[in-house]
Amino acid sequence: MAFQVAHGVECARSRGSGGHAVDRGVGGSAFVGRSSLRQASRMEALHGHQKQLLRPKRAALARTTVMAYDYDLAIVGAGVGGHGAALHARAKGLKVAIFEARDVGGTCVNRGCVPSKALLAAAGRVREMKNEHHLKSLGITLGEVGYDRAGVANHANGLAERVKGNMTNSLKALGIEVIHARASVEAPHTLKGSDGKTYTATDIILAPGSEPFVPRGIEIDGKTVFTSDGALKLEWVPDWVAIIGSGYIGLEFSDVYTALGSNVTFIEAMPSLMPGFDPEIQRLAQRLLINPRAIDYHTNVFATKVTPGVPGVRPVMIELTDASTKQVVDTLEVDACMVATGRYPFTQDLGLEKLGVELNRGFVPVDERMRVLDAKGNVVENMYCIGDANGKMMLAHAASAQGISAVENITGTEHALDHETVPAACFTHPEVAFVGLNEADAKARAEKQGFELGKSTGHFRANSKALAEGEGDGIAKVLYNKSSGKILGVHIIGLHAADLVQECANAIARGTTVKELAFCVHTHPTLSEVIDEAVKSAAGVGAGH
Ligand SMILES: Cc1cc2nc3c(=O)[nH]c(=O)nc-3n(C[C@H](O)[C@H](O)[C@H](O)COP(=O)(O)OP(=O)(O)OC[C@H]3O[C@@H](n4cnc5c(N)ncnc54)[C@H](O)[C@@H]3O)c2cc1C
Ligand SMILES: NC(=O)c1ccc[n+]([C@@H]2O[C@H](COP(=O)([O-])OP(=O)(O)OC[C@H]3O[C@@H](n4cnc5c(N)ncnc54)[C@H](O)[C@@H]3O)[C@@H](O)[C@H]2O)c1
Repeated sequence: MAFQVAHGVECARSRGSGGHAVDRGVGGSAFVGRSSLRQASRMEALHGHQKQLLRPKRAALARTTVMAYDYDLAIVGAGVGGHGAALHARAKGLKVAIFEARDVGGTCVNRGCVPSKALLAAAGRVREMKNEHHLKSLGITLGEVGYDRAGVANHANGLAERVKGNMTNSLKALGIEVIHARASVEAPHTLKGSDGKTYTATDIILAPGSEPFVPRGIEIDGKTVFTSDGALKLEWVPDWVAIIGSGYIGLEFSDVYTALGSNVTFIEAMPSLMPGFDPEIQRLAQRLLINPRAIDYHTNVFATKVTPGVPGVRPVMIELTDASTKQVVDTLEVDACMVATGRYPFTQDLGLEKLGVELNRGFVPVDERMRVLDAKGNVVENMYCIGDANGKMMLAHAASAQGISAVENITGTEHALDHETVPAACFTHPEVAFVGLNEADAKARAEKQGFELGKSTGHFRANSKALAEGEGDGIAKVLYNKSSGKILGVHIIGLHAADLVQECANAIARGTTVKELAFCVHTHPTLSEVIDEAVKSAAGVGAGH
C-alpha cells in the first residue's frame, strides 16, 4: 500500500481500541488502519492496480499521519452503492469495513431492480403467449396459457436471494469486513454501531439508500394497501388494483399486473401520466403501454386518503382530491392499492448533525465529488455520501458509479461523475429508456448557448430485426447540437430500448458526434440500426438495408 510503501516498512497486525484489527508500523509509529503489505500487494496484483500504489494523497498522509484508525474506509450501507464502493476500494488496496443493518444488496437486490425484473420477465412471457394475434402473425398457435402465482413469486424472491448471496460472498472473498449493525456518525472519522462498538476510519462513505415514501392520509396494511416492498412478494394478484403514481415503479407494476390479468387504475398527481419522461415518448407510451391494456387513469388528482379493505369483504377506499381546486372529486373502490409515489432518503438517524450537516428534505448535501457539505456549504473532510441518499439520481448504476467516483477521490484521483451521461430505463414491454437532456431542456440549453438544436428519429417499424420479431412499434429520438454534432439526449421507446440506450450514453460520455457515430458500423440485422438510422439521418450519411 502507498502508506507503507512510502515509509518502506512492513506492518504487523495488532488490535485497535475498538477491538478491531489494526496495523502498526514496526518502526514504532502507528500506521493504523492499513492492511498488511502482503495482503495489499495480493489484492493489487489480483486487480492489476499496482501502478496506483503511490497515490499522491496517501503518500502525503504517510508523512504526517499518526492517527490510529481501524480502517482506511468504512462504508455505511451494503446496497449496490456501498458494494460498488467497497469493491473498488479493495481493488485500490484499502482496508475496508462495510456496515449493513438489514440485507446485503439493499433495495436493488432485495426489494427493487432484481425481483422486479424477474416479475417483469415472467409476466412479459405470459403477456406474449396470451397475445394470440401477435403469435398468429408469427405463425404460432398455442393452447390455453396459464401461470402459477407462487411459482412466479418464487422466481423473483429466489433470484433476489441468489444475488444477495453472490454479493455477500464477493465482499468476504475480497477480505472486506461485513459488519451486521446499524451505524451512525459519532465524530469525524468515527462511527457508532448498533452493536455498541465504536469504529474508526480514515474516510467514511455513507450509502444508506432510501425507503418507499407514503404520503400522509394513506394507510399501509401490507395486504390490500402496499408499496413496492409488498407488491414484489406477489402474495396475490388482485382483480382490480389502483396504482398511485405513474413513475418508474407504477409503470413497471402496471405491466406486471395487466399481464397477469388485473385491471389497473392509475392515480397521478400531475396533469399527464409518466410526467418524468420526454413528452413525445409519453404520448407514444400512452398508445403502447396504456391504451391497449386494461388500464384507466385519473390525472391531476392526489390520493389524499386510502383506507385498507378486507379481500372479498370490503373494498379499499381511495379519496381523490383535485390537484388544482384541492376539492375532493371522487372516491374509488378497488381490491388493492399500490403506492408508488417516490422514495425518501433513509438518513434520519445518521448523526450528521454532529458534523454541522443540515439535510435537504432528508437528502445529504454533497458536491460533485460526492463529498458531504455542512450547513455553510463547506466540505466535511473525509466524509462522502453516495446513492439514493444524496438525491442526485435514484438509480442502481448511478449509486455504484458514485461509489467508484468517491473512492477515486479518496485515493487521490480527482473525479466527478457526469450525471448527464447516466442512462435510465423503465423495463415495461416495450421498454422506455433515455439518457441526457429531454427536448425542453435541450431547447433551453440551445437558446442559452446560442446553437441550433437538431432532432432526428429512427423508427422500429423500419427495422428488419424488430419486424422479424413482430415488434415494430417505437422510436429513438436523438437530440444534438447542429454546430458541433455532439449528442445532448436520446429517448427511446421500443423493443430492448434499455440495451439500445447504452451506445448513446457512451457517445455522450465520450463527446462522440452524430457523424462519428454514423460512421461506426452497426450489425445487420439488429435493433441497433434504429440508432444508426437516426444518427445517419442527422449526419447526412446515406443508409439503407
Ligand atoms: C421496485 C424498485 C425497482 C427498481 N428498479 C430499478 C432498476 O431497474 N434499475 C435501477 O437502476 N434502479 C432501480 N431501482 C432503484 C434502485 O434500487 C436504487 O437506486 C438503489 O438500490 C440505490 O442504491 P443505494 O446503495 O443508494 O441504496 P439501497 O439499495 O437502498 O441500500 C442501502 C443499504 O444501506 C442499509 N443501511 C441504511 N442505513 C444504514 C445504517 N445506518 N447502517 C447500516 N446500514 C444501513 C440499508 O439496510 C440498505 O441495505 C428500483 C427501486 C425499486 C424500489
Ligand atoms: N427501472 C428503473 O430504473 C426503476 C424502477 C423502479 C424504481 N426506480 C427508482 O425508484 C424511485 C422511485 O420510483 P417511483 O416510481 O416510486 O417514483 P417516481 O418519482 O418515478 O414517480 C412517482 C410518481 O408519483 C406521483 N405522485 C406522488 N405523490 C402522489 C399522490 N399523492 N397522488 C398521486 N400521484 C402522486 C408523482 O407525480 C410521480 O409521477 C425512482 O426515483 C426511480 O429512479 C427506478
